[in-house]
Amino acid sequence: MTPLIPKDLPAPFGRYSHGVSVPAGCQFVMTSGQLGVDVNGQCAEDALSQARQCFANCAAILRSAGMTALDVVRINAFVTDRAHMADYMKARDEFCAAVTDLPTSTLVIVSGFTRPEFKVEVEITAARGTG
Ligand SMILES: C=C(N)C(=O)O
Repeated sequence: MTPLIPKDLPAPFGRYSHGVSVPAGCQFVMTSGQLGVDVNGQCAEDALSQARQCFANCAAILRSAGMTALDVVRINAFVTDRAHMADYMKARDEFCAAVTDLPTSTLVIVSGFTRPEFKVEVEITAARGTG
């Protein structure tokens, strides 16, 4: 994966790339939107804990395909309030801490999710060479 950060665009607002180029022949993994719910069905109240759980769930899905955060090419995230953005970004930066070729990232404020207590949802696309 090659990050695309053209010099004639403003710098990204955070630790992400404006675009990425994925070579032909890669295996792709797409997650569904992950909520802040753990394996026991527990959901923390605060947005930071929920965001961390969303990324932990995505990481578990990637692991099941032999992938890690290093293989992530795209992150789409949704929060229910502008006030949750900083917490979400902190969790994203933790998830991507070891990543140097940063994925693309989209962050959107939405009116809600499947249960009223949910504040964050994250979906990931990952790709890695099959050779
Ligand atoms: C501004 C963004 N695209 C982000 O944080 O994902």
